Amino acid sequence: MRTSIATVCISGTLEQKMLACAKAGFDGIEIFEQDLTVSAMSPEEVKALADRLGLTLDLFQPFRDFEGVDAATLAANLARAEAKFKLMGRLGIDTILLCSNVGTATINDDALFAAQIRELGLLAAAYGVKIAYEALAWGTFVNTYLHSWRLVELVDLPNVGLCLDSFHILSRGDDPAGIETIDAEKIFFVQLADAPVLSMDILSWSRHYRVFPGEGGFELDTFMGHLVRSGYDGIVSLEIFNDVFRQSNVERTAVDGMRSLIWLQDLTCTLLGDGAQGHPLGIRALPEAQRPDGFDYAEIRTEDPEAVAGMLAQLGFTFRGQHRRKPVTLWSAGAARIIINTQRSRGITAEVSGFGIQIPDAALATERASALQAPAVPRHHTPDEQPLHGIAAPDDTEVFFGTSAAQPPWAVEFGHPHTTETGLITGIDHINLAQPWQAFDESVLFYTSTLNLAARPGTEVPSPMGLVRSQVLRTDDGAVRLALNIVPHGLENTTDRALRYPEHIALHTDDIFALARRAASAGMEFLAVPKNYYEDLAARFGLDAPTLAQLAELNLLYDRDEHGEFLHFYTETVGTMFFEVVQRRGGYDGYGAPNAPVRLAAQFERNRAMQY
Ligand SMILES: O=C(O)c1ccc(O)c(O)c1
Ligand SMILES: [Mg+2]
Repeated sequence: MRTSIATVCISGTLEQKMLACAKAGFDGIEIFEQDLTVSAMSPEEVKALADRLGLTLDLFQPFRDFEGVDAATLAANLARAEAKFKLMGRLGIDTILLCSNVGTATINDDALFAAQIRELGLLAAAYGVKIAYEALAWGTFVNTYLHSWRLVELVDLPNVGLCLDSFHILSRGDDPAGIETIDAEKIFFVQLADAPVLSMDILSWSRHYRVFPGEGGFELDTFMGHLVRSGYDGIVSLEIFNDVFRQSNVERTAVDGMRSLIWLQDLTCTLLGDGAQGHPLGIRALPEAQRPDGFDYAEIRTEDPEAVAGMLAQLGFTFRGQHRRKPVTLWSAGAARIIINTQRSRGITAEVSGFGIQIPDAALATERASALQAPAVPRHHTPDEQPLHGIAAPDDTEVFFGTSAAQPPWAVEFGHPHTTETGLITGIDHINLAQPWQAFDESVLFYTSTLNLAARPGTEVPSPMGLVRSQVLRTDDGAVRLALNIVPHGLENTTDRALRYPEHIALHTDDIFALARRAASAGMEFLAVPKNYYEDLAARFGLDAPTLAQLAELNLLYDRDEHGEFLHFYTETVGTMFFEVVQRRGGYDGYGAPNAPVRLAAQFERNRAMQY
C-alpha cells in the first residue's frame, strides 16, 4: 500500500516536515497550500527536495468554495483555479483536492453543481490536472460521500473523481459500506483520520481533534475493509488536524503516523481474514499478534533503594536477591515481582521506569514491535543470561517481553529459582503511567499496537492542578492493564517532578483489611484521605458505621457497581512513584474512578505541605 501524509499534520517548516516524513518511511506527501505559501522554498525547490528525499508529491490541497455559485463568482473561481493549476505544474503535482462548497454556494441544484465542476474539469485537463472532489461533512449542500459520488458520475470526465476522507464519512455516522459501490477507478485519493467520540459541532471536531488511526474511537479497520474490497489501488494518506500534533516534535509525530498506517493494515488483514489477499491495495500483515498473559515484573529505578525496599517490605514483599552482575535487586510477593534498579537513575529519587510482560513468544512480539517502529532498548547480557527484548515507549518507559511462565527463567540470575510464595499480595493489578501532554495519543497507539491491548474510552479526572485525562489499555481478561494519565498542561515546566509525573504500581490482594493493618503496624505511611470523603461514601452507598470507621481508620477508599466492590489504598509518594493496593470483590472490573479526584487532591495537599 502506498502511504502519504498531509503536511498539515505536523509541526515545523515545509522543509522540516518533508525531511521527517521521508525519514519515517512515507512514500509521499500531500502539500497543504498554506505550508507552501509561507515557505521560503520556491515550488521548484520543493519539487527538487522531494525528488532528493524519494518522496512523491501526491496531492495539492485544498481548493475551496467552487460549485453552486452565480456566473460572476464562477468566472472568478475558474481564474483562481487556473493559477493553482499552473503552480501545480511547477511542483509536479497532478491531483488537486476540491472541497465541497461551505461558503459561497447559494444555489442547491445537482445539475448545476455537476455542470460547474465539469467546467473546472475541462480547464484542469488542459493542464494535465485531476480533480479529487471531497464532500466536507459541513458542506452547505454537498456533505455526504455518496452525494459527491453522484455528482462525479454526472460530471462524467476522466479527470474528475473522488477524495474519500474517513473523518467526513464516520463523523456523520454514515455507513462506509457504500464505498464498495463506487467505481474504484473514480476514487482518486483516500485520506484517513480517527477522532475521539465527542459530541460537538463537526467543523470544530474536525479542525482540532482528529488523531491518527487507532488513537480515537472510529472503526477504521471496517472503513479500510470496504476500501480494500472496492478494488482501490491508490494512495492511502493521513490528514490530521490536531492542535497538539502541530506543536509536537515533528519527527516523532511522523513516526506515530507511520505506525498508525502499519497497524491499521494489520488490523484490516485480520478483519478480512483469507479475503485480505488478492485485492490490488496490497495491505500488509504484521508478525502475528499475541495476547499477553500477565505482568512479568515492574521496575523501579531509584537513587534511594533503601526507601523503596522499605516500602516493599512493609507491603509484605520478600527480598529475593541481588542480580549476580548488575546493581539490581528482585523482590516478590505472590505473583508480583518488583525490580529495584540503581543503574542509570535519571536524577529522580524513584520512578516507575519500566515493566515486563509475559507473552507466549517473546521473540515474535519483539519482531512485531520492531515492524511497528518501536525503538529497541539495548541491554547487555552474558552468554549464560536470558536475553532481554525491550522497547522504549514514547513516555520513556522501558517495556520488556518475557516468556509466559510461573517461574520466569531470568529469576535464577538473582540466585533464587522460585519467586512465588503465598502472602497477602497476589500480583500486579495494573500500572499507571503519567504521560507528558504531547505524548498521550502517541502512547495510546504505541501500547495498544505493540502490546496488543485494547483501549477503553477515556475519562477526565478533576484535580487541583487541572483536568487529568485518563485512559485504560488492557487485555480482555484483565491480565495486563495499563492506566495512562496525562499531566495537566502547564506543569511540564515545574521543577517539582513529583508534581509532574506521579506514577504508580497497583498490587492486588484478597484481604485488604489484613494487609493494611499489617502494613500500618510495620510503619507504612498511607496517603491520608479526608473525612469529607467518608461522609460522602456513607451518603452514596449506605455503608454501616463500623465498616465506614474501619475504612477511615486505614485510609481505604471504596467503590461499588452492579458487578461488585472495590477497596483500595495508596502509599505515600517516594520520588515520582507510589504504590496502590486494590481488592476486587465479585466482578468489579474498574479502577475506582470516583476516587481518583480524592487521590489527586490528597497528593496535591501533601506536596504543598512538603514544600514548606
Ligand atoms: O477543514 C477543512 O477545511 C478541510 C480541508 C481539506 C480537507 O481535506 C479536509 O478534510 C478538511
Ligand atoms: Mg480531507
